[in-house]
Amino acid sequence: MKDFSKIGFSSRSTSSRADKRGGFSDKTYRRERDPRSPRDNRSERGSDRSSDIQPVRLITTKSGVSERVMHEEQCRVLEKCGSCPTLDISYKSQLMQKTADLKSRVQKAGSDFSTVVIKDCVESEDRLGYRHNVKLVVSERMSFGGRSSQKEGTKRWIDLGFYRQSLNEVVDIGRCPIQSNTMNDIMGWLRTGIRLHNVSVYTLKNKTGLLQNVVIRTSRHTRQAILIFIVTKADLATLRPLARDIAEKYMNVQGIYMQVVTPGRSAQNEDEKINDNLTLIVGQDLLEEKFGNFVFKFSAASFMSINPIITNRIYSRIEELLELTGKETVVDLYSGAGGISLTLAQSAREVIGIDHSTSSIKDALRNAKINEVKNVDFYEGKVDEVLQKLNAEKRLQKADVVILNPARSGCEGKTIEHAVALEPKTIVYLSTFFDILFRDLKSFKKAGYEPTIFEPFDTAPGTNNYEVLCYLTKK
Ligand SMILES: C[S@@+](CC[C@H](N)C(=O)[O-])C[C@H]1O[C@@H](n2cnc3c(N)ncnc32)[C@H](O)[C@@H]1O
Repeated sequence: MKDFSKIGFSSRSTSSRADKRGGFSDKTYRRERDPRSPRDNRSERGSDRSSDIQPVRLITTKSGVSERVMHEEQCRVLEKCGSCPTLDISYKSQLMQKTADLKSRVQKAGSDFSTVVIKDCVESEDRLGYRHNVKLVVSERMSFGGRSSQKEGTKRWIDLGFYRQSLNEVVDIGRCPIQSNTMNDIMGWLRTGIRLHNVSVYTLKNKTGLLQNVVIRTSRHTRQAILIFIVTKADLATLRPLARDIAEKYMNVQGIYMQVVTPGRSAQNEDEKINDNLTLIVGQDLLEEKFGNFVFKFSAASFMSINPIITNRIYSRIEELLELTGKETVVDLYSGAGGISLTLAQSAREVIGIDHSTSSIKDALRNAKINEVKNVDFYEGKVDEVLQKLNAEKRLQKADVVILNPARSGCEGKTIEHAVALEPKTIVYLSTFFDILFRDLKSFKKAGYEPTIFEPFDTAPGTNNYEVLCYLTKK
């Protein structure tokens, strides 16, 4: 048994409010994991989702029972947070809305896409508890007096959530129903830990302080977690005791990192190479996830999708659409840790992946090795530069299929030109950034590639976000 009394968090420090917001109390916080308890048994089986929570009620309107399904029991800040505008409508309606949204965007994008077949939005098997990757804003509040704090006087509360511009405040998301249970548990512990270890918080008001954001990445398959403290300066003396406490109490936390960014500036932008300035505070790198039959290991700095179950579905759908025969050369641009590359390598002759992130390429090579996939090669660098180099070196002059899954800024430089020069028969473009997607697809169309199918995938139930898989063929 761990002796929690010797660790920095004391029983005095938790409160009924923390209980409501963070979902832990003295009891749960101090409790050793009991493999016999039903909740823990569920964890042992790897269930890390809240999807088993049933909608609590239907609203009866004058015109009959409406299909609004209230999740207020599960989310106390639904309106205030504003991140999940459709969480309280039926899932069927959410999917219909996303399909309609794509149709309207395609129509607005112009006549280039008038012949495209738009499929219905593919559902996510996990409707709640699907988010496994989040960047939270850290904030603080003081409460003075009042019934609960009469004895203690002033009390400092830590909020973990999202900044809401209309309120000019950070809304604490409590136990968020769309997040994995692992993530919610860790957040509860973080709120208390930050307070007890007196870690100062950088806020828009005070413009001083250390901690700005916390990134939490969790695995659906293993429930492992990696945390990144985004801070204004490299103050390991302050962060190490907090990190040690969290890692000691939450066995699933694999590693905790520090990333220094300019105060007030956003970090962890997927367009940026973030691997150069991550410092490991405690633990080790690598989170294990599963896609189909493959085991994937992700390090803290490589790209990881937020919803692993729908990601797996997207990979399978790409494989299905391509109908590979085992003779093809496939080029996977913006390949991340190799999810698409490894999936397609099963039925292609060879796959070449390119990504500019050192960590992603390292992970992709490791993932190929772990899964004994031998017909893949990964190259590190900017896509347009690497394509040009591989062509000049005669390593890659023709390809049968090109896959593109770029970050927010889409295809940069001469990427489209180089991709077209490979003369692929088929191009698959996957994106959530619609303006840039349509911009790039118009360039492909000019170069002779006709978009034929758009298929939306519900990557984020309850929100307005979804991803589109676009299938293009040579005219
Ligand atoms: C949406 S993720 C791709 C994820 C990947 N296809 C998967 O399934 O996991 C975008 C990737 O593009 C990479 N990236 C962004 N800009 C790049 C560039 N100019 N050249 C190469 N890679 C880039 C990022 O490092 C990131 O891994």
